[in-house]
Amino acid sequence: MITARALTRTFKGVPAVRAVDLDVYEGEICGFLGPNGAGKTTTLRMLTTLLRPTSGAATVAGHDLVDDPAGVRGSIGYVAQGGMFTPLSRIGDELRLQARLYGHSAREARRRTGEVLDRLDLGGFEQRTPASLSGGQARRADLALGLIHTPKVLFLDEPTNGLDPRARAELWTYIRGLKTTIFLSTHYLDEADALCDRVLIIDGGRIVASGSPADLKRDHAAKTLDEVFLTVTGRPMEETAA
Ligand SMILES: Nc1ncnc2c1ncn2[C@@H]1O[C@H](COP(=O)(O)OP(=O)(O)OP(=O)(O)O)[C@@H](O)[C@H]1O
Repeated sequence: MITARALTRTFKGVPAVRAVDLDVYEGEICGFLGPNGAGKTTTLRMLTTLLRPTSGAATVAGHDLVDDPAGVRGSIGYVAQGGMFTPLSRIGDELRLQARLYGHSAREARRRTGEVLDRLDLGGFEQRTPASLSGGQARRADLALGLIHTPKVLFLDEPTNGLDPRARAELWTYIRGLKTTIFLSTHYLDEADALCDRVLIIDGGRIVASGSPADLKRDHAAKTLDEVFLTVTGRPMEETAA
C-alpha cells in the first residue's frame, strides 16, 4: 500500500529524511517511531503530498507521489496532531461538508456521516461542537473525519497524544477495529507494542530498525520496545521526548 525508495528531503541543504526505504502492506498497522527531530513528520508530510521530496520515489495505494499527487490524496485519510475540526463547527456539519468535498451527494454525505459516527460510538454527537467532547471523544471524531471518504490508507500523526492511559487504550481498540491500512507515528513505545503489526524506527533521518514488535524484541534480545529503542538509537525514548 505504501512503498518508498531512497525518499529524501533536505531543508536548505540540511537533510531531514535520508534515503528512506519503506513498505507498508495492505491491512497492517505500521508504527513509525523516533526521537524528536528524527524525521517522522517530514516523512508523513511527504507521503501525504504536503511536502515534495528532494529525491527518491514513493507510491501510496498505487499512485506515484510526484506524478499523481491528486490520486494519492483521493486514496488517503490524514489525521494531523492537534484536532481536525473548526472550533465552533458542529461535528455532523463538518463531516458532511468533508464528504461533499470528496464529491459525494448530500444524501450520501448524510449516510456516511451517520455510519462513521456509529462506527466510532459517536452516534448522537452530530450537533455537538469539538469543545464539548472529552479528549478521547475528540480524537475519535478526528478519526471519523479522516475516514469519511473510505480511504485506502489512513495516516495518523500521534493519534493518542495528550490522552490519559485509559483513553489511549480505549482509542487503540477503535483504531484496531478500523480494518484499514494504517501508518501512524507515535512516541509511545507501549502503544507501538500493543497496536502495531510492524514498527519502523527512524533516527537522524534514517530507518534504524524495522520489524514486528515480537521480532524486534527477539532480534535485540530485549524484553520491551523501550530496550530495542535504547539499543538502536543509543538513548531512551523519554530523554528524546519533548
Ligand atoms: N520547514 C523546515 N525547515 C527547516 N528545517 C526543518 C523543517 N521541517 C523540519 N525541519 C528539520 O528536519 C528535522 C526533522 O524534523 P521532523 O519534524 O520531521 O521530526 P519529527 O521526528 O517529526 O520530530 P517531532 O517528534 O519533534 O515532531 C529536524 O531537524 C527539523 O528541525
